[in-house]
Amino acid sequence: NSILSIVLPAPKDPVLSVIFAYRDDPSPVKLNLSAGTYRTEEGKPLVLDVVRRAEQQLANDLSRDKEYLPLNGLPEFNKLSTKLILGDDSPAVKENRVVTIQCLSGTGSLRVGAEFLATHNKERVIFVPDPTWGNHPRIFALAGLSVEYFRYYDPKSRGLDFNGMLEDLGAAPPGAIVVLQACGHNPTGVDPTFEQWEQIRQVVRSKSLLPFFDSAYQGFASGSLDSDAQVVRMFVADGGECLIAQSYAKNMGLYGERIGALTIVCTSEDVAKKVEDQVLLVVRPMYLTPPIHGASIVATILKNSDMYNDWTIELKGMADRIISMRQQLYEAIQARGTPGDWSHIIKHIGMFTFTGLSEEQVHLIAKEYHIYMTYDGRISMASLSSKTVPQLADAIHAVVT
Ligand SMILES: Cc1ncc(COP(=O)(O)O)c(CN[C@@](C)(CC(=O)O)C(=O)O)c1O
Repeated sequence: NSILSIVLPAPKDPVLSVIFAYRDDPSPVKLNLSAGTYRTEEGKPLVLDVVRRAEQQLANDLSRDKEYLPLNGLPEFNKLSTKLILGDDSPAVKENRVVTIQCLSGTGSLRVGAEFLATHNKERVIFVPDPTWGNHPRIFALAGLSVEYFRYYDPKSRGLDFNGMLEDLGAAPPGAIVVLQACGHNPTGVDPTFEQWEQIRQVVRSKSLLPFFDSAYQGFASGSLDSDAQVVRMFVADGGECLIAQSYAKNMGLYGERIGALTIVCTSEDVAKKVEDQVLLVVRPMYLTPPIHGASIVATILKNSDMYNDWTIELKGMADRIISMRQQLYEAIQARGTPGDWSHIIKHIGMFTFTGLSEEQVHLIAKEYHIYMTYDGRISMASLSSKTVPQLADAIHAVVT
């Protein structure tokens, strides 16, 4: 009998299982609000104009080859990525205590960081928000860390359970790792205020916890690269350690290029050197060296001030469109007199919003209205357009009335 017949069913991933259900729905009006990828007003994926120009420039440069990159990736890309997240005048960078390794987008950065921590961090417990991105628990568990949750989302207020969060972080053992989503929290769309982040920082530092930032949406949440990096910079400014996973999937639309970076801020240059050597011991047997194309696109754009400016304009355009979808959906729900307070839709930030719909309401909307969202009631605002907002508002009205 075949060996493969022992394959166990995969655990239900809230994002993937919906994508398959949507794919199998024959309805001509079906609407997929589950995948966290940007869509234009016409419902199409977007390749940024500045990315097309960068690729053209690269294709015309006949001096380029396809040799292996160094284990830590394209040096220019690493330097520019560090600057993008930490800012132009970061003391940590000036003191050479920052390590940046090009990784396979945000997921790869998280996994490489987790494998490094599983070997070297004395505390193997990693706290993640409740709820958090569906892939986080498995990334960290498979790396050998033990995953625990801290309270984050309050279903009643559809906002942050701030006291619960502070209490749980305050009770974490010294040296524990804490995953903090830098902006545009997935799946809830709920971010702490800057004042709340300052209190979170104080607890993290006073309890000697190790922050691991997941920065998958820099610039994509507020429309400003600097504003969406404020939280990370607030922690780095206090001289403490942290890890940061960066992704260019959303803010540069490079989903399929798998381009991101793991940055580790250490307490000294000497520690940074040792940390870099140990991280590269993770990389070499995992995928040897990272892919060259995505890194070359990013470096081409970040090192040229005109292209960088063009990028910030297109990036703000994407963020603004998502914010206007929030406004339009909120107004459409108000216009229908749908019962309940729906102001969270315009208070939330980033790609996603937790609608607050129950799992059975989500299933009902899929069955009756052919509108697909993840079972936790998350919708990707980027998947909406002015044309489809009424369809969603009608469906929400029907299932909550
Ligand atoms: C918070 C967070 N971190 C990291 C990643 C990883 O992205 P990357 O590896 O492409 O850089 C995602 C993507 N989450 C998506 C957009 C994709 C998915 O889960 O399939 C989502 O729909 O939630 C994310 O939402």
